[in-house]
Amino acid sequence: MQQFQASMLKLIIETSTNLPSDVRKAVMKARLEEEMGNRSSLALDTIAENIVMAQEEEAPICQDTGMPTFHLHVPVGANQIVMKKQIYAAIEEATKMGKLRPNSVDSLTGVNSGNNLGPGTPVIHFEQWERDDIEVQLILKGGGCENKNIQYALPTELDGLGKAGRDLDGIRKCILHAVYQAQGQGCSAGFIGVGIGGDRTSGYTLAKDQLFRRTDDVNPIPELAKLEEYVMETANQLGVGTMGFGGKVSLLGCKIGVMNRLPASFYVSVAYNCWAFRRLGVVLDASSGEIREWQFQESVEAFDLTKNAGETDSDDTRTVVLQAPISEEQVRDLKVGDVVIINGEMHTGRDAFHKYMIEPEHTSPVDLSGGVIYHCGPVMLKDQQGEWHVKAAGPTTSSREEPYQADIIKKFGLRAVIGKGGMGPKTLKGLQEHGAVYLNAIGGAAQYYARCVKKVNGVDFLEFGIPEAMWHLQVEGFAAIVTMDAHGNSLHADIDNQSLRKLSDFAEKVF
Ligand SMILES: O=C(O)C[C@H](O)C(=O)O
Ligand code: SF4
Repeated sequence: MQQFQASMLKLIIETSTNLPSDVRKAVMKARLEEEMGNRSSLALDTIAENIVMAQEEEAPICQDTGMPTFHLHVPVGANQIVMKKQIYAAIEEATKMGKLRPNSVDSLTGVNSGNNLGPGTPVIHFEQWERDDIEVQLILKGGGCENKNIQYALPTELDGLGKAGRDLDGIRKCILHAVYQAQGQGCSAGFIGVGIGGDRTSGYTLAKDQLFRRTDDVNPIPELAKLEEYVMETANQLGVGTMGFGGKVSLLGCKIGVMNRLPASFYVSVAYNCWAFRRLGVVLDASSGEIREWQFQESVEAFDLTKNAGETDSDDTRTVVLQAPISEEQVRDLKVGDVVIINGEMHTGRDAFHKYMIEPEHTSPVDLSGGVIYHCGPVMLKDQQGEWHVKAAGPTTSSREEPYQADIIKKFGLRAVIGKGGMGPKTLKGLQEHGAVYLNAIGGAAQYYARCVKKVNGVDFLEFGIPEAMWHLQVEGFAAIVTMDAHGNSLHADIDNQSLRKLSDFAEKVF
């Protein structure tokens, strides 16, 4: 097994940087179906460009390289202890190379282990089989879409859909509700794996196992095949759209599995995966550990990046170029729907930053008045001269900062907050009161945005770990859409309301 570790490194790098062919096909199909030139369609163009860039540069598709989860099938007698150690070594190496972000954080102290190793990281499942080769499948599922997983205990009452009973129709309602509640926060359009039955743990495991199915397979259980088809058709009428911008495509795949349950429990568990659905597999020679075959990676036609090029939204889309720091007047002039191009310096700040800064005695190491805060935890590498470089830098889910954001805007005089998925009423009120805007960047487009960073001007709070540190980034041509303005308008609230109304159209019994 001399080659095993090297094969695992290849698998990790390929999974982080090269999207599987069935996922690419689903994104391509979405581009064809979405209305030309609307916001979702433009976001899909950026996503397609990002997928191509990541592959060409062998760089992470998204900066959140997720929880590495390995599923191994091994012949009887294979040494699992050695394999585990070699997977750990490959994970550490891939992290050093900037193919994985250091993503393993001590839950009590908040300390990042720095190498993606620690209690519970990575996740490795072994199973024996009768074959004499080894199969390793890997999924890198990010934290933002993981937060949108949801588990229902039937019977229950659901927003828009009413009572969901202990039957196939109740299951149907839960799945539609799962897509609705994710909105754009898990970087829609997503893929869902559904587990019916089991207990709370095995139900979620079954849901996640469905994500290893090919998106174009047909469920062997006829009722579930029908349900999968129904969900694909119906969920795409909810109007959530790419990144929650509204549109025709809200779901790219739905796979459902079933297992027995206890008489008292009836769970429907839904694992939500963003469009950056990174999962690949390899079949290895059991004596050498060499790769014999790749899974989920047939050749597919290349993305046509010229499609829609130059198209804009309807006539009233404005593009506004802003140089940071930004004035209150410039910000108050912006409206939901405007495209903003930012030049100048922005500062990353996410969970640890907001929690720290909210304390009255804590001040910012740099002047933030008129400033731009970017909810982003990048992948960074230091070169031999000690200079930092951005390897991937897309937005993170902003709603986690909802308890802090308005106060942070006020405290530091911020004028713009960039993130994804939108924020709530407290922030919306804060934008209005203090004169600031919320800008939505395209989630997962980590290469696209990394390209806009011309220089890393510095870093503070590196002790928070690489993703949580405050990076000072010099950007050029950083594009984002105003989705919450200083006049009380929120595209996110509008799309949520509209999709909830649409959801209620599907309350009638179907199965
Ligand atoms: O942690 C991140 O960088 C992003 C996260 O996956 C998210 O979707 O919020
Ligand atoms: S930022 Fe979006 S694309 Fe990236 S892992 Fe999170 S949910 Fe997925």
